Order: sequence, then C-alpha cells, then structure tokens
Amino acid sequence: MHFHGTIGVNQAGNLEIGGVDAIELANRYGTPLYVYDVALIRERARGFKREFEKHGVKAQVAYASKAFSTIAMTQLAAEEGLSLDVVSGGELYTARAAGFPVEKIHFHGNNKSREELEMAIDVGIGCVVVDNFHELALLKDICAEKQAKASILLRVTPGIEAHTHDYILTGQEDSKFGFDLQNGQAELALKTALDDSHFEVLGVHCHIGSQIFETTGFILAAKKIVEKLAYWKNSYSFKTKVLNLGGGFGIRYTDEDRPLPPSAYVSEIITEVKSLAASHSMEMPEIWIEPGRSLVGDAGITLYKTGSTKEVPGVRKYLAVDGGMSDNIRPALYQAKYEAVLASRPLAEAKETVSIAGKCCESGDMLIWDLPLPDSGKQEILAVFCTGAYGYSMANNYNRLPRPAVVFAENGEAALVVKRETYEDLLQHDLPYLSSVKKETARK
Ligand SMILES: Cc1ncc(COP(=O)(O)O)c(C=O)c1O
Ligand SMILES: N[C@@H](CCCC[NH3+])C(=O)O
Repeated sequence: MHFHGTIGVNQAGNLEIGGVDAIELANRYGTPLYVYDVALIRERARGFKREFEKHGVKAQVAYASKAFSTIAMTQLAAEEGLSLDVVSGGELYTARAAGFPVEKIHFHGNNKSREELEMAIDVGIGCVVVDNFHELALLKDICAEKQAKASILLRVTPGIEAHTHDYILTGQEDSKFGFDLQNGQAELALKTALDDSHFEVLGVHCHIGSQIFETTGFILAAKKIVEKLAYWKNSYSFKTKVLNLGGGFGIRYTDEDRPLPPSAYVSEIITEVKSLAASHSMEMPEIWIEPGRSLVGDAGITLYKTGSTKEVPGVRKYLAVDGGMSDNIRPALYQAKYEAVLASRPLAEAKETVSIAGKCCESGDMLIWDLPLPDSGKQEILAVFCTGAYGYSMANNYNRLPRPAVVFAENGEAALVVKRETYEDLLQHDLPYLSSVKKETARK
C-alpha cells in the first residue's frame, strides 16, 4: 500500500486527500466520486518542466488530455504552463472552452475528420501531428482552401516494442499509428510535406506506448529517429526544430509496479538526445513530451459505497460497490490492477480477502481481485487509488449508470469540477420513435 501525494490519514482516523476528509467528500457529493489531489498534479507538472530547465533544453511539456479532459483540468494545465495534446474535436473544444492558449495545443489522431482539421486550422492551432498520407492530403486541401499554413509534426513509428500491455503499445511496426520509419513511408511523407508551401514541418513525433517502466524504449526510439534526422539533414537540408518523444511514463498502481521517478525518464532522454545530436553534428532540437498518466494518474482516487456481498464457500467473497466498469473500465479492458482501502480506517489490519465487484451486468465487471481488507461493515466508503488517468475519461453509461462527479481537493478545500450525471441527463439525446398513439397501441 502506498499513499501518493497529499493522501494520508487525518485526526479522525479517516482517509484524507488534498487536506479534505474522504468520508466527508463522499457524504457531500455522493458516490462513486472521483477526487483529485491538485497539489500532486502541480508537483508532477513542475517536476517535468524543472528537469528540462535544469538541463538547459528548450522544451514543451504537453499534457495528454485524453487521460482526463475537463475544463478544470485544462485550466490547471494552463496555469502550470503546460502545452496540451488533444486527439479529437471534442478535446479541442474542451480546451477552447477552458480558454487554453491555442498556440500551445497539439492535435493528434489517426483519423482526424475534415471538420476536425478545419476546426484546428480555423482556431489557429499550435501544430497538427500528421499521422498518415490521407491526412497530409486532407490538410493540404483545407489549407489551400483557407489560404492557411499549418505547422506540423510527422508522427513516425520507429519499430520499438515497449514492454507493456499489447493494447497500449503504439510504436511497433504493425500499428495503426504513424509513418513507418524503416520502410520509407516517413521519408516520403517528409518529402511531400517539404515540397508543399502549405506546411511548415516543425519536426517529428513518436509515442511508443503507455505505462512503460524502462527508459530503453525511449532511448532506442530517440536513436533511430535522430539517425534518420541526420540523414534527412544531409539529403533534404531538413533541420528539425522539434523532437517529440510522446508520453508513456509508467506510474505505480500496485507493489508490482516499479516506475522511475517521472523526472528520471526525462533526464535520461535529454542526455541521450544531447549526445546523439552532438555525434551527428546536429543542432539540439527542442524536446517535447506528452505525459498523460504520469501527470494525473496517481493524483486521482475513486470513492465508492459498498453494498451487497456474496460468499462462494471455499472460493472467495465478493463485495460489490456502487460503480464499476462504467466509471473505470481499465480492469476489464487491460486486467489493470489497483489498491484500495476503507476510508474510515485506511491503516487497519486486514482481516479478510475480498474481491471488489462492480454493479454492471457483466461477470467481467470486477474492479479488484483478492483485496486484503479489515472486516467491512455496511455501506462503507471504499477508496480505490490511482484512478486519475483513463478512469473518468473512459467512463461510460453502460447499464444506464450516470457518470460520477469529479472533485478537486487542494489545501483543505474541495471544489466540484464535474457534476454527477442525472437520469435526466441520460435521456437528453433520446428521441421518441413511436407517437403517443402508437405507444398506446404498443402497450395493449
Ligand atoms: C500520442 C500519444 N501521446 C501521449 C499519450 C499519453 O500517454 P501516457 O498517458 O501513457 O503518458 C498517448 C497515450 O498513450 C498517446 O497515444
Ligand atoms: N487508455 C489506456 C492507455 C492508452 C493511452 C492512449 N494512447 C489506459 O487506460 O491505460
């Protein structure tokens, strides 16, 4: 068990986060409830930025907003001087609604629509990370029509197999993302873009995967890319301004996870790129990174209320909570593991082992298998740790469960930043099919 950031136990013996009692939060805002430790998000953001400053390297730390995209989070990212990675019109719209400086937004995605690209160009986006030839042609078309020029990065796949879950690998050759670096696609994309006055090619991007604990993959990717950049410098006089090495820095969900401190990833990357650039007589490019999970993952917890139990004699005890795969699909999707405590006695000795079940109509809707807990009473508040990344952002309305509320906690104050959905909200986009007369008939 590990308490991240400001998480601790208060004088009443209850779990607290951001200086606020977790049970009080559950009572005030209901459950399931996402709570973020704002100080920890700030600490992570500053840690990344400091590392670049320490090494005297020009950089952009872009928060990968897919991890948790809301107005409040985007505002926090802006306040901390981060840039922003968005992957859809929806995330871009959210960033705009939050007043995020548009020149610091980078637009990602393997299938951006014409409308999304038009929106990006219309608002004057900082850069578009072009993923494939189809997009290159589409963007050219849009720029020609609007007499605009787009700053772009080319996303390349360096052919790196990072050690992580298959579904969150992205830098390998057989991937839906990016231009292949080895087979000539990346070079052709570069030539095409350089030959076109509608583009300013800022540099290249790669992202090798997510929840990665070693630096080997990043270093290998940097090596392959810089070698190619050196070749492109000689062949096409292309001087890269930017080398974006994506996100993917792992965090500690359970004792099994052994991440490096976030700044250590950055420090090793910088050292490697500096030495590669020097050995290829290249100017040191700006280094951009795109952390998502490592900025917000361990800063988030989810509070649930416990409900029914079921004993399977000799096998296990199920303890169900009032949420599940609808608010956190990661265990079902990636067999992701989490730790949890009872908020009323987080340090109490474990007396039993229970498996935490969600309330959705799926056997696979399990949040935690074999969790040691003290004897739990009725309607306890269970706090699941490290749910800050890809939890709320992947939440859904399966079984018509309304999505939870989200609270930011900092310096003893709590602020509601996303309202809990209501049943009414669920019906907001439903339209009747049968007229009332037909409905009457249907009922008979
Ligand atoms: C292109 C890109 N950048 C950044 C990220 C953020 O990754 P992470 O949350 O692991 O830092 C992702 C997600 O894996 C991604 O696909
Ligand atoms: N959504 C994933 C990671 C994929 C990140 C996006 N490229 C997770 O929950 O771990």
